[in-house]
Amino acid sequence: MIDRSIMDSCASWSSSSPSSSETLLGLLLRSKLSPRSCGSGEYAHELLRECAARELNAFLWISLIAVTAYLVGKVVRLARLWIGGSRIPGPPSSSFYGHCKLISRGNLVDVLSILHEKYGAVVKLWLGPTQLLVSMKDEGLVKEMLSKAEDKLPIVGRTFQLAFGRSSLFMPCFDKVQKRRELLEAELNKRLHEKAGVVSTKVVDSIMEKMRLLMAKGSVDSNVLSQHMAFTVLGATVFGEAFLGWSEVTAYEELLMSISKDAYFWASYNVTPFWRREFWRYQGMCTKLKYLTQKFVQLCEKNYERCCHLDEKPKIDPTVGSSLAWSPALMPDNLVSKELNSQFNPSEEPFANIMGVMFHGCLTTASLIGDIFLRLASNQELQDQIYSEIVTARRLSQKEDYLHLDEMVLLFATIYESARLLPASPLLQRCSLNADLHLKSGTTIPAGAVIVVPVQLVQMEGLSWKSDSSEFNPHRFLSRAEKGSLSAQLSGAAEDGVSKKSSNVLDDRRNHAAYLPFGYGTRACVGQKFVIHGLATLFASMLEHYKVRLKQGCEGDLKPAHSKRALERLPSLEIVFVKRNI
Ligand code: HEM
Repeated sequence: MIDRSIMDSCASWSSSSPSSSETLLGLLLRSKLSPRSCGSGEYAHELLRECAARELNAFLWISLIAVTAYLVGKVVRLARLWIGGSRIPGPPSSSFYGHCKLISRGNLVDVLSILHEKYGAVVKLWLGPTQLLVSMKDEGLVKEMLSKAEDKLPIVGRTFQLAFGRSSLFMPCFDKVQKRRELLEAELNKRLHEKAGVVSTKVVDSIMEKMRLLMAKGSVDSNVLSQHMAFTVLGATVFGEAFLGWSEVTAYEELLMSISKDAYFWASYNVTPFWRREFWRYQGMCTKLKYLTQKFVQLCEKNYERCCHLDEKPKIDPTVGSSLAWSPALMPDNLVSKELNSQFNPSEEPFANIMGVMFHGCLTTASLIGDIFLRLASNQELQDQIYSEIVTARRLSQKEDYLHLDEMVLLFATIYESARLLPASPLLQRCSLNADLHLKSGTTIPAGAVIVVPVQLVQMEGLSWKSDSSEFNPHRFLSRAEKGSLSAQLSGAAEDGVSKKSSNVLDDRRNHAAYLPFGYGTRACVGQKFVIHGLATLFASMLEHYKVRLKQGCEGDLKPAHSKRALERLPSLEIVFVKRNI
C-alpha cells in the first residue's frame, strides 16, 4: 500500500494544481479519491491503480537517484579537475571565464610559448570554469603523454560526424577506433611492399596531364596543383584508379574542398545552429557528397558484377568515364571494398570512414605538397642535387616505370624537413576522457583536461634540432654511411660527386624525439608511411622531367608570415614548370 500521508499530500497537490490533472499520476490519484471508487465491484480496478502508482513511484525514485548520481558524478569530476589543475603550474584564472577571452585561434601558440618560458615544460590554462587546457613542451614528456593519452577531443568526432555521419575512425574514444585504425594501417602499409608502389604510373600520368593543362596559362597556382595532386592520390587509393576516369570526379573534388573549408567551423557550435541558412547549405553539400560517393561505389559494384559473374564485356556508359567502364576488376583492390566488407559497428554509416579519410588525407597531404613545391622552387641547388639522385636511381632501375626510391635520400629528407617546419596542424591534441593521466615525472593530468602539444614550438625549439632549427635544412636528416650507399657500391663509382652525395643515409626520424608532424603514440597518423612514399614517387617523377621555378616577380613573396613565436603557412604562389632537356 502506498503510504497514506504521501497519498494525502499528493491528493491536495492534485486538486490545487490544474496541470496535474493532465499527468498519469494526477489521473490515478484523482480517480482513487473520487466517490465512484468507493462503489462495489471495483476491486480489480483499484488493484491495478495501486500497482501503477507503485510502479510510478518506483520509477520516480529511480530517476531521482539516477539524476542525483549523475550530478554528483559531475561535481566530483569537476572537483577533481579543479584540484588536479591547481597542482599544475600556470597563471591563475583572472575571471569566471578563465583566459578564454585572451585567446584567439591565431595567437594560442604565441600565448603558450610565453607561458612555457615563464612556467616550464608543463603549463595549465583555464579556458572556463570547466575547461582546463594543459600544454606540454618537453620532448620526453610529450612522447610519454602521446603514448598514454588515448582519447581525442569531442570536437574532432563532432566535425566528422556532422559532415559524414557516424564512423569508426577519427572518433574521440580510442576503443571505438582501434580496430578500424589497425585495418586501415595494415591496408596502406601493404601497398608499400607492392611492386607497383603506393602511387601507380597511371596516377602519376594523370597528375602530369593536369599539370600540363594548368601550365597552358603560363604558370600554376601552387595551392591549386597541390590540392589536385593530393585528391588524385587519395582518390585512386580509396576508390581505385577508375575514380580518375569518372565523369563526376571534378564535382567530387570541388565539393570535398568546399566542405573542408567549413567543417571545423560548424562543429565548433555547442548547439548545432539549425537556425542558420548557411548551415543548411553546408549540410546540403555534405548530403551531395554522400550521394556521389554512394553513386560511384554502386557503379563500380555493377560493373564488377557484370565483368565477373556474367562474363560479359562491360558497355561504356556515357555517364561514367571510359576507364571506369572498361576496368575489369575494380572492387577488390581499393579501400572501399575492404571498408564495406568489414563493418565493425552496425550504427556507423557505410561511407563515413571513406569520406573521413578523403577529407583528412586531402587537406593534410595538399598542404605538405604545397610547402614542398615552394621549398624546391626557391632552392635550385637542392633541386639539382635531388635530380642527381633521380639520375642515379634511373640508372639502377631495371624497368622504365620503376624508380629505386631507396636511393633518393635527399628527396625523402626534403619531405621530412618540410613537414617538420610546417606541420599540418599547429597543435596536437589529446585527452584522457575517464582516468587521470600519471606521468613518470610525477605530473598528474586530471581526466577531462584538454592536453595540447604546440608542435611548432617542440619542433623548432627542441634541443634535438640545434641552433638552426628554424632554418630549412633537409641535410639534418642525413648522415654519412660507413660503407657507402647501395648505389655507390653497384655503380662502382665511389669517387665521383654523385656517389659521394648518395653515400648519405637517411636518419630514421623516429630517433628524433621532437619530430611530430604525424603525431606519435596510440593515435599517431596511420597514413604517414604511405604518404611519405607516395610524395617521394610523385616528386621523383615530376623532377625527372621538369624543373620547378617561381614565376618571375614572385621571388620576394616567398616569406612565411612570422607571428611573434611561430611560423605560419607559406603563401600560395604561382610556379612554373620548365621541361628538362633529357
Ligand atoms: C601529409 C599528410 C598527413 C599528415 C601531416 C597527417 C597528420 C596526422 C596527424 C597529426 C594526426 C593526429 C596524430 C596524433 O594525434 O598523434 C593524424 C591522424 C590520422 N591520420 Fe593522418 N596525416 C596525413 C595523411 C594521412 C593519410 C593520407 C591518411 C590515410 C590515408 C591518414 C590517416 C589518418 C588517420 C586514420 C588518423 C586518425 C588516427 C586516430 O584518430 O586514431 N593521414 N594524421
